[in-house]
Amino acid sequence: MKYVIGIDYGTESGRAVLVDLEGNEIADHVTPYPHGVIDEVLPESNVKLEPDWALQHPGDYIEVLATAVPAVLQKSGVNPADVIGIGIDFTACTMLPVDAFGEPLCFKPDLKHRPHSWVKLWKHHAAQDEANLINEIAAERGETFLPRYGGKISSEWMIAKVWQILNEAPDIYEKTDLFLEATDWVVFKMTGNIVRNSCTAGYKSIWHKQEGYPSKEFFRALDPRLENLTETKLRGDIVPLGTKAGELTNEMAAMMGLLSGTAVAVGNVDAHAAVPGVGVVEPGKLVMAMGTSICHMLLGTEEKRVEGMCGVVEDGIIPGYLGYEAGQSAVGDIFAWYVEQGVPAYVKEAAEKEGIGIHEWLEKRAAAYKPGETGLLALDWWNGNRSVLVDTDLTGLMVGYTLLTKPEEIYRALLEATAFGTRKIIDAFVESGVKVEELYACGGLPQKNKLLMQIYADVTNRPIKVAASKQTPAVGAAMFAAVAAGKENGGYESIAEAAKKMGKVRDEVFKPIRENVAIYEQLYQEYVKLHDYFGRGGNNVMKRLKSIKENVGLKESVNI
Ligand SMILES: Nc1ncnc2c1ncn2[C@@H]1O[C@H](COP(=O)(O)OP(=O)(O)O)[C@@H](O)[C@H]1O
Ligand SMILES: O=C(CO)[C@H](O)[C@H](O)COP(=O)(O)O
Repeated sequence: MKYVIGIDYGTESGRAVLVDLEGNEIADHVTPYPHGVIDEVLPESNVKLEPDWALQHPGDYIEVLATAVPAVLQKSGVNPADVIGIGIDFTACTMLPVDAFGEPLCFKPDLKHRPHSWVKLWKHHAAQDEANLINEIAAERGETFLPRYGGKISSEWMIAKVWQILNEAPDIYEKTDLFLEATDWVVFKMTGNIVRNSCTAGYKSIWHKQEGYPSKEFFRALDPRLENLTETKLRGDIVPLGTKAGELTNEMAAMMGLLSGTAVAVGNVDAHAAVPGVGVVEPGKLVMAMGTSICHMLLGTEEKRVEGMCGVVEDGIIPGYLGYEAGQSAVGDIFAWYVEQGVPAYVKEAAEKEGIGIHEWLEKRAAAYKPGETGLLALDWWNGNRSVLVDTDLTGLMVGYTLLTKPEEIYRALLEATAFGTRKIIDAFVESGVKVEELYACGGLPQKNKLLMQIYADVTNRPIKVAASKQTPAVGAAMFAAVAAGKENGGYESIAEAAKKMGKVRDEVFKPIRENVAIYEQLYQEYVKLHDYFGRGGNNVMKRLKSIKENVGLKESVNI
């Protein structure tokens, strides 16, 4: 028997699975990141961060390799010699500046108190000014790449983040030898090879299989100092998913408890790895990676223009297809916010008394309501809007409160708001000619909240299949590891073959309930009105409030 290991680097933790080549999970292990998401102060130096910042500690990623891999080996009792490959997937664009030896700049004693030397997590939203300018200039110049990204480049992505570093900490920019996606950096740590993967390059760094990066003229128009960015600090080979990046070095193999020489696949993105993870290798099946955020992944046969999509990349998910990505930048995070910041003490006490979590308590009570019965309607923009508006300056909203409104009603309205956000994305695909017939859900949320899944089925009026694994992206990453290992070593020829053999969904399907669908259709039309009014310039109150807040002096002097 041969095995592969996949590691999913999420927002809060790294999750490893050891699977056999039939996709059976033999062992898994979750390693929380010791430093978590760094969004208030830097470790050690305690330097305060500005609003909208979100950083990570690169050492935490290595900690996952050192902890989770030995743990799955030990739990499974599998002989390391039978592990033929390892693959990882990551949140993205999660990027970091490294020196000529590939060492993160934040590891340097003289730079560790500088926020810009750290890993910028995908949800670092402080490069919005740069993103706005990128969009303005690209639109003025009629850049052909813009429609491939739904008309807007996000502040979450590589170029905006790099430009923010250049603007706010030019010396850090100068000291950077390469800006790397964290997924490519971890692969480099495992193999000693710097190999960029086509998925993050395509979706997050405006790279195109035929056209490459945007032109020097475009970068010069942004800022003359960026003119040579792609051939200097973004240089390096960009290779397709499933390619073998190299083999585990002696040092890393010893640390991870594997054999040196074990095949390592090039890096991947979490949501993208989840697609083969649920066995999807054809168009019409929208895969939702549902966790703190949602990524919506879809395959197509033609390059269509879809409003606000995150991107369409040839071979970006499964070779041979156009891979579409859209997303919502907060979903579970909104529910977490409410549970942590919004529920009254009596809810916490009641949940504790019943011996269940607050989410579960709220879900149980919220499930007793019919659609429309709460009288509430919310916009799901607690962390901005990723698709279809692509605007991180938008904020949350709820209408319909009365003196009788209960916490479980608010919770239900928040679940519904995120479902409406997904419906808006599906509508955008369908209206642009990209078909969406059924939904596949993976990630933490489908395992945790059945009410949420039923609401999604009702709001979208489509059946939802749920991944068999709790760690679907990790299983997908393991499939790419099997491809990187190659058939000759017991792996697979292609990801399609691996997905066919290893991808699994549960028997349970969430089917739309006709009466609910009808009421949600009405509520969705109201959602669309609010969405367009607050999101398309009818009333820019959210932006005005944000700017008043900034001007009022929350911005204490920080050491960037
Ligand atoms: N019972 C629940 N219902 C809804 N959301 C939940 C529940 N339990 C946890 N969550 C949310 O799930 C999110 C974590 O999702 P998960 O997929 O495990 O992680 P990640 O997004 O980091 O991959 C958190 O935002 C948390 O608030
Ligand atoms: O933008 C992404 C993928 O393209 C991020 O990786 C994603 O939104 C973060 O995922 P999660 O909420 O599951 O940690």
